[in-house]
Amino acid sequence: MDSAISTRELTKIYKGVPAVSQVNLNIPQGSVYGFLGPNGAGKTTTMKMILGLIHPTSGSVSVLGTPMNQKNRLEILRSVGSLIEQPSYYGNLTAYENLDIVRHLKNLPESVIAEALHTVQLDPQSKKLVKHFSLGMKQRLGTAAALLGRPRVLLLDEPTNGLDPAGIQEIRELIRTLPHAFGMTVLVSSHLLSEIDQMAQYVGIISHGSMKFDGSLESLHRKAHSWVSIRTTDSESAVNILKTEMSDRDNFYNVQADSHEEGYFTLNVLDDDVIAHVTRLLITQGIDVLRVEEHHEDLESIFLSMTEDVKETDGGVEPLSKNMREDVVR
Ligand SMILES: Nc1ncnc2c1ncn2[C@@H]1O[C@H](COP(=O)(O)OP(=O)(O)OP(=O)(O)O)[C@@H](O)[C@H]1O
Repeated sequence: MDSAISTRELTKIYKGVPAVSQVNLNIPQGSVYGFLGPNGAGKTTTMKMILGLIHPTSGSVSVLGTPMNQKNRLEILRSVGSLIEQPSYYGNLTAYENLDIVRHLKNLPESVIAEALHTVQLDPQSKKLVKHFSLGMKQRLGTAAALLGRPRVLLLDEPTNGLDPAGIQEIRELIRTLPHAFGMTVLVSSHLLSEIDQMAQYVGIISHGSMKFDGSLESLHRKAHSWVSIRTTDSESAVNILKTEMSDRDNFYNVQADSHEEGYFTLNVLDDDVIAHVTRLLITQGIDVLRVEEHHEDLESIFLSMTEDVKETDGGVEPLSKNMREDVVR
């Protein structure tokens, strides 16, 4: 699939400190791409470079297949709508009047205002002064401004920031419908994986300015680690028996006493035939199997392990991101 936005080795260094470091993004056309990272990870800086609002220290940006430069920047950005950081507005003007200013700047016909207001469901409040708007309404007005004239590409920087649960749900629903309704590609940043999980097909995870993952949401889900924990009448003997009997597969299934729950041991397998084999082995050796519990790592843990610098393990503290990085680039 062609990329709506791609970046190559995009880098921004502030006073010798990299805010964004060699970021390669590939955002497929017609998709919602969730750009995830903790506070200060480099999301806004990357989006500003894509919009040409700040100069990259090095690297390049292509939008809809065209490499962007100083000369063609404004022309390319006609196809791009954006909401970066807090939306700016004139409090003493109505929602309609605010959008009228933006559409003039974008040289668009007046008809685009009604459509944008309708899309974000602000039409009933179109004549209200913006200074009387709630935060959620202001955020929707900012989104409407970004949507004016149906740009082919939309960049939204944490659009649900500060909204209540109902407002979050509305914006999320809106974003999800944009590719189908208007053929748009949406790059949306967030620091919440659960939020991105509900609206994006692709995900980029950035931490300390570097990409830790770039791929489909499905492939991120596939990374989730699964295992079973088994409670028996004698977990120590159970582990010894399995380590002997299954010695050739021991490393693969990683049989070990559960460090969190006494009486349990864990193995990294979910296959029915292996579980059946394990329980048979133990019962024939006089150890009763009391419980078999299935576990799946949730996405939030994967995100945390990718964005944390180090992870506590049984064997001490080990760097994690290096392993994850091998899976990064599509
Ligand atoms: N103009 C600037 N001068 C110096 N450092 C900056 C500047 N802008 C951003 N930074 C630094 O670059 C890093 C990335 O910031 P950025 O705003 O891109 O992160 P972010 O992922 O968008 O975070 P947040 O979720 O908090 O908005 C931070 O360490 C920030 O302090």
